Amino acid sequence: MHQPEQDHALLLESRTVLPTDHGVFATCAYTFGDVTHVAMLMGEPAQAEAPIVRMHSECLTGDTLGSHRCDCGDQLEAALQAIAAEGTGILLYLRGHEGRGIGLAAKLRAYALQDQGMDTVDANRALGLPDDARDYTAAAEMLRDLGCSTVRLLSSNPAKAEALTSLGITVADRVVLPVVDRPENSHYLQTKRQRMRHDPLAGRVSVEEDTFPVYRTLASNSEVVAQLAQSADGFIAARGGDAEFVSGEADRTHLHHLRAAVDAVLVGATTVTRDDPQLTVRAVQGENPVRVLLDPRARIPVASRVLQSADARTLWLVGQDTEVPSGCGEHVEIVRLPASAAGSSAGADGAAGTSIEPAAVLRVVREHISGSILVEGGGKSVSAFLSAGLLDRLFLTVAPVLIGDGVPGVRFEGSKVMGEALRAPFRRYTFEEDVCTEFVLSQAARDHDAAQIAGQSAAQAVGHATVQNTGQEFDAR
Ligand SMILES: Nc1nc2c(ncn2[C@@H]2O[C@H](COP(=O)(O)OP(=O)(O)OP(=O)(O)O)[C@@H](O)[C@H]2O)c(=O)[nH]1
Ligand SMILES: [Zn+2]
Repeated sequence: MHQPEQDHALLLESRTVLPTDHGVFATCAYTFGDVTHVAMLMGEPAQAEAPIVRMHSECLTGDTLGSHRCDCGDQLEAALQAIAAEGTGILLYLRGHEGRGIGLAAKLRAYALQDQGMDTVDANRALGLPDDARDYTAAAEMLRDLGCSTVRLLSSNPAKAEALTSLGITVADRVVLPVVDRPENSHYLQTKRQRMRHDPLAGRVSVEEDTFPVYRTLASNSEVVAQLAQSADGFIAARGGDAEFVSGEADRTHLHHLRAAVDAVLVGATTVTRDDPQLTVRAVQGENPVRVLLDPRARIPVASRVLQSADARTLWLVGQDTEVPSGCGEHVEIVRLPASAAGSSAGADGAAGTSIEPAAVLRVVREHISGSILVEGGGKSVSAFLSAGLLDRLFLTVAPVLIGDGVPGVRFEGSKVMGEALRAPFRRYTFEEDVCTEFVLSQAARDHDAAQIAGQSAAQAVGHATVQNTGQEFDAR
């Protein structure tokens, strides 16, 4: 399939420029055989040792019509952004690659079969067509013509790198663009990962632990995010309250990364009372966030670590008229919640029967804290902020354990029908045995992600590594 087609010669038709949302690209039209392709260049890729190159397969539905059935449109955007951020690179827009080379009509027929339940591979086969019929000869010829015989390829498909290599182009590295799975394309992307050797998402897609993009995004913006680790059946602790541990060490390291990235962590009184957490950063490098304890009835025992150890500034959010016991450390600031903050039973965790409007809590916290805030637990507090629509992101880890009954994780008044269930773009991280889903809930968070991708070099945006443990022993809480 990838044998050079000797009977075709590459013809440079024209050189011009395209001003785009991502800057001005020098643009060449090349004809190879009877197909005309486009090369968009920024900087002087021929001078670079291994410029970043995106070989983008034409996709009318995804690139032009904005369909979310595939990730092509998002990949195209992310690639142009990465090239613009690096200042040097090439995007080859490969025509004739529509539908992995089977053409538009056949792809749409394959879509119709997928509507009936087939996956993307079986649909092609049912039509008597190959899984992937793309030929990269023209792409290799264009790269040679542009003086780039060594490249860093922007793709999550190893077959593309192998094809280029077999055509005499050196692929110094293959880097994966941090494109978010969408509910509409997650099954398609999952199939590509399982059946077409595409890289698994996120957990493996990110780079060094300290450059994991979302941590930088949180550190440089002002978001309200939540994290929770629950069992596969949705509990954060056993019936007696024992929570050590639901998720594994890698997930707990991720939690410490989150703490290091944000300015404040907020927890409900029940969690503090039950677990006696420290809420500090210990598994990774980083500063301790401000601790915010949501405790309208001042039930947290004064002997709690958060009220005794001065590792971090601590705000103790108590009710307007609640009596506060003496004996806590000098690092603790008592902050009164307005009487109007008392909410319905759907509110955030105070104590059984006491609840607080999350929005009112947030207003009070914002008087003291700028920057990102992590709602770290428990299930009631996270659920209350989620259902109040106050979260920009939710990191929900599911551990392969069944507790049967216990302290509930995410619970909120749901929808009657699946069509109204809460869906959002998401990323998935594999933390050893656990799977974490990051729901990117707000438009602000999506804008921050886009700015993050645009603002960092492609080399940082991409790569292959897990969020790793530092190797130190640590007490996770
Ligand atoms: N036959 C078929 N083609 C599809 C389908 N969905 C998207 N495509 C086409 O797939 C091509 C893109 O290939 P992908 O497998 O999505 O991605 P890739 O280019 O191999 O890998 P990346 O470089 O990581 O984007 C485009 O030409 C799309 O038109 C589908 O369900 N069936
Ligand atoms: Zn597509």
